[in-house]
Amino acid sequence: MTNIQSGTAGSLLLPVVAAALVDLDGRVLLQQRPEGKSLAGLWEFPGGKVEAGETPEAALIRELEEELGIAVPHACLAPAAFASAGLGERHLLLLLYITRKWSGVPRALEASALRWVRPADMHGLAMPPADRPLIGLLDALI
Ligand SMILES: Nc1nc2c([nH]c(=O)n2[C@H]2C[C@H](O)[C@@H](COP(=O)(O)OP(=O)(O)OP(=O)(O)O)O2)c(=O)[nH]1
Repeated sequence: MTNIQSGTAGSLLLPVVAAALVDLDGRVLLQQRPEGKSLAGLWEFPGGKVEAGETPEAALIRELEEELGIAVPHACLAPAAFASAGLGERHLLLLLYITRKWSGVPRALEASALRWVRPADMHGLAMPPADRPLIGLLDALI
């Protein structure tokens, strides 16, 4: 099986999956990247890199369990939008899913902090540059 990391694009592409967890009030969960990581202090959608041999959905389910301690069924992950942006010497391909159903209460197991934010209020937050085009798309979708 060929995956995006072993194709002709080689190691240029960095596939990352992330989730917009949406609550009943239409707010989305963001987490703050911790000190010591790249982009420290910025507010991001929970998620992370797709490992070799992993599907995007399996990677996202794993990341949400590791980062927030929640379980999200595969069927509750709806592909929503993507971002494509340079990231140092790599090129980030960020796949954003929307989910409205999960088990457990999200906790900041790896992030510095969590907060629930309406998409319209994300413009005022420090977020990774790649996330900026996703805000309007998300606003239109939820
Ligand atoms: N999770 C997430 N990552 C983002 C967002 N926007 C954005 O530019 N990124 C970038 C930051 C990182 O360069 C990359 C994700 O890598 P990461 O370091 O968080 O992934 P990971 O949890 O698998 O990390 P690690 O264990 O390998 O350190 O994608 C976003 O909204 N969510």
